[in-house]
Amino acid sequence: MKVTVVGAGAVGASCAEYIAIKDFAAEVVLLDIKEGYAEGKAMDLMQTASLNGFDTKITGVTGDYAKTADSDIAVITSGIPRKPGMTREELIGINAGIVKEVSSKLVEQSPNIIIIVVSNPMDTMTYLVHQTTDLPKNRIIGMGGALDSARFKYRLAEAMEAPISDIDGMVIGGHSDTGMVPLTSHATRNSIKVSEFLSEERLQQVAEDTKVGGATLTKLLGTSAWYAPGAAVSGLVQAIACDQKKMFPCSTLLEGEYDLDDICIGVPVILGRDGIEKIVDIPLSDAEKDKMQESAEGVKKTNGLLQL
Ligand SMILES: NC(=O)c1ccc[n+]([C@@H]2O[C@H](COP(=O)([O-])OP(=O)(O)OC[C@H]3O[C@@H](n4cnc5c(N)ncnc54)[C@H](O)[C@@H]3O)[C@@H](O)[C@H]2O)c1
Repeated sequence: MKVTVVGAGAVGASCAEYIAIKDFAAEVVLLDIKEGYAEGKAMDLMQTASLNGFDTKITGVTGDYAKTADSDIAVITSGIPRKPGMTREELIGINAGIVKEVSSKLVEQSPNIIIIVVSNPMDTMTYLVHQTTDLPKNRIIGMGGALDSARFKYRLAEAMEAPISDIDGMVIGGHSDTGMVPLTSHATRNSIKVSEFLSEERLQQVAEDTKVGGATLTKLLGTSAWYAPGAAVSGLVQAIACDQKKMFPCSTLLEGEYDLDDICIGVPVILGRDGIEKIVDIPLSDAEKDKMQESAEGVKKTNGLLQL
């Protein structure tokens, strides 16, 4: 299994590190445009191999796509992150050009690749990869919901003073401060609905804190977060590489599912060796359906800014 990670910045390097530590991939290629940067990150990571006990071989390259040839999976993290006070949507001007160029070059070298899009605004960038490449829809996956769900579980555990391992929950919808739809009605603590433990008001607070989870960290860090994003991506890569058939909320092209069409947005999917092997239709309350439609309107508005 060969995995390419484009962008050796905060998220790309964290993602490569988690993939290596989990030790399921033979090879990770880190690619960046900054001269020597990916090579440096790769060497530093390889010097953790004996300490962390992994055999994954990580190499770094500057802009040399030939070295990515025959990759099974690529993760696109190249592009600028937001600064405090910015929305993800404001990144579109610069990131669209980067994602377009990177996805074409990846497919040239690896025509059967599975692409995981991380660069923001992620749902729109995922849609752009569909417009740019001829890859089938199951091979283009946007990562946002897996991270947002981890943040949701963190906030639920905090509110209930419970260990995170007790909590299950999912966030669907657009990967934006206003577009996320945390499924509070489905979230559980050891199969008991969280509404049994938390007031409606506290649950709403959890949902709001989840939606601005990225912005909260950006304010604290001065740039967007990387540990949880990297871990979330590595979870998707592992599910595909190891054919785990795990369910994650991912941004995928919808063609009628959830009453939505011609849009990439987060819904639960099954991930296995073929990428997105199934879109899972889950029952939503009327309020959740309305929020999903509203979220989709926001994503479509951002898609409208693409100069295709
Ligand atoms: N989807 C998510 O859940 C999620 C979470 C966190 C961050 N992000 C997004 O991921 C992206 C990366 O964030 P980061 O914090 O790692 O940023 P960063 O600035 O640390 O790293 C980005 C890297 O991309 C490289 N790059 C730029 N143009 C390139 C090109 N054409 N080819 C190859 N490499 C190129 C830069 O040199 C840099 O090293 C941002 O757009 C951010 O908003 C998404």
